[in-house]
Amino acid sequence: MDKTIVMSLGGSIVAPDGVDAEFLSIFRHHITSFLEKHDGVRLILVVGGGGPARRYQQAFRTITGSDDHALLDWIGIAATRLNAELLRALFHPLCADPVVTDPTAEIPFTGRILVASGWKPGFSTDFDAVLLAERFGARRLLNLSNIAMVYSDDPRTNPDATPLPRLSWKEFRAMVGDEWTPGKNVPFDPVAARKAHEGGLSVIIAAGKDIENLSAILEGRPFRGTVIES
Ligand SMILES: Nc1ncnc2c1ncn2[C@@H]1O[C@H](COP(=O)(O)OP(=O)(O)OP(=O)(O)O)[C@@H](O)[C@H]1O
Ligand SMILES: O=c1ccn([C@@H]2O[C@H](COP(=O)(O)O)[C@@H](O)[C@H]2O)c(=O)[nH]1
Repeated sequence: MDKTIVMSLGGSIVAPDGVDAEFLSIFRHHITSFLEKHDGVRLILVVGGGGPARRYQQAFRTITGSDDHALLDWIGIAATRLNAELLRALFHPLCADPVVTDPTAEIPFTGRILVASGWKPGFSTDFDAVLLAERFGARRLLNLSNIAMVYSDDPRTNPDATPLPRLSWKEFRAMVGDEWTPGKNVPFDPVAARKAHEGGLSVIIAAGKDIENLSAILEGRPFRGTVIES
């Protein structure tokens, strides 16, 4: 079992619209008992912005007619910070350190859980999760979102899209491209994908709300999801 588990927790499951308190309550219970059973395992949770990030970004676009990426990204980052503070408080006292807002800075990790938010413009929290995985020596990253797998196309707009259980980074990056746009909805952000590819990281994309499946991933049993690796 990995000693440090890094999870990119999609804002789409934490705060799809308002906060999903029911999911967070189940997630908190599950993660707490997992850590109780597995001494020495630490968890890094990097949380996204979800519905509020998109809504505030859209309000800025509507009011100003501007598509200023840096301004839009800072709005999104503020939403990730609010979600991160909620998670940090929910996991108190297991999470003893402040929310990580810069994954390249000095990072104290004295508890069992570390919570991170967005950092700076140019990418999503997926990228911050890749930086933290590299920083803490994790060879794989678990990306929990509102989709069970990566599909051949966006399943929300194409009902004929087929699930893809395994992808190389080359194949995945051909699907999502290289360009970042604030609030982009993709299974894993293109800038993060490039960094993960370069670093030889393996990423599992799975449904965050399927707690049984999450247990299977954490405990090394067969699971439903997409594995992306070199
Ligand atoms: N090929 C694809 N396979 C699966 N999902 C896709 C694909 N292309 C686009 N998507 C979309 O990506 C969405 C997941 O990304 P989204 O950014 O909404 O989630 P998140 O990372 O969990 O949330 P947040 O970005 O708020 O942290 C899915 O709901 C789906 O509509
Ligand atoms: O390091 C970061 C992290 C996030 N952003 C911006 O915030 C939103 C919401 O984050 P998600 O991970 O997509 O939920 C994102 O779309 C970016 O606009 C950022 O700029 N830098």
